[in-house]
Amino acid sequence: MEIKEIIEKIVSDKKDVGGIKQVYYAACGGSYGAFYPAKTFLETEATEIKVGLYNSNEFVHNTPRAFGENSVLVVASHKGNTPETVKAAEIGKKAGVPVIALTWITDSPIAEHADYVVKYTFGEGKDIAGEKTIKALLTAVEILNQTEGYTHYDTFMDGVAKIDHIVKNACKHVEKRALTFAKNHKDDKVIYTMGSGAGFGAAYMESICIFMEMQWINSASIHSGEFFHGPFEITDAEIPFVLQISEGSTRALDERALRFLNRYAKRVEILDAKDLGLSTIDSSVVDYFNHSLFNNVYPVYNQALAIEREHPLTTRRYMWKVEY
Ligand SMILES: O=P(O)(O)OC[C@H]1O[C@](O)(CO)[C@@H](O)[C@@H]1O
Repeated sequence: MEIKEIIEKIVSDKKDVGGIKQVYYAACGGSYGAFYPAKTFLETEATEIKVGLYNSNEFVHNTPRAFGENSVLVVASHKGNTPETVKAAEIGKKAGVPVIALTWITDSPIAEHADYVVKYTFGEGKDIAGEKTIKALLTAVEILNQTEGYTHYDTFMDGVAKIDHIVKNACKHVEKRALTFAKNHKDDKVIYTMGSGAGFGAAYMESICIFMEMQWINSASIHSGEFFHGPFEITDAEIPFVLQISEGSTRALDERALRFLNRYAKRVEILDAKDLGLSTIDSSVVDYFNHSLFNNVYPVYNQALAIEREHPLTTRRYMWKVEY
């Protein structure tokens, strides 16, 4: 079933009990980050519907009180077997809440606790419009459009149609820069990421899943607005930052951070969504596509960094190896 049809079914099922009032997203790590645009979309665009984004285990142990007959639960797990996310889905299913599971492996434990299983694209040459991030966004967009209505629905779909081409061009565009970045940062003990708005999840993922998990480099993702409320005190000529400059409403926050870094830092890698071609998407919806752009440009850097550091992205010492 397409996401549009899934939501039509849920909306129809909930007609007699007051409709959809809350949408909850629960996942871990990279899948959690991929939900960031969907969460931001509903926070920004919806006037009635409430949205929550949860780490799966927090959802399990601190389930929101509003979770019930007017809720929808969307979970995501790449391999469909992360225990905390499977448990979150199970809680949803047991509560009679419709559970939509986004996964790459449809024949996996999470499918047992989902009412609707959605497979997304992944891997070399994937269609960016079919990725987890966009599928998650579509759950949010369809829910809003089919309940409160969404004025920019057609414009949003035009963005979906454009994103694959934009991202693939952007990846080519950064190839040389990524090699230079890898050479310049191969011995760094810390690299910070920075961003804002609906694209912040990409900075979060790069920090926790790549620099920390896959390269064992210390990192934190700093919100560009929050930078001036503590983190900027660590700035000097040696400390490296990767700064996402979004297209859309929060660009001013990122540009402010850049102005500061241009004065006091020396090692700043700038990922500017405008420079990377995102502006061909209409300004009314462009915010929600920053994540897909940044999150797919980062791997060009990550591959180069892993090769330069001779530390394959698949290396782990604890994950999936010890009990945790
Ligand atoms: O539930 P998923 O999406 O399979 O995630 C499992 C793991 O994959 C990562 O997202 C990346 O390795 C981790 O952060 C997470 O623990």
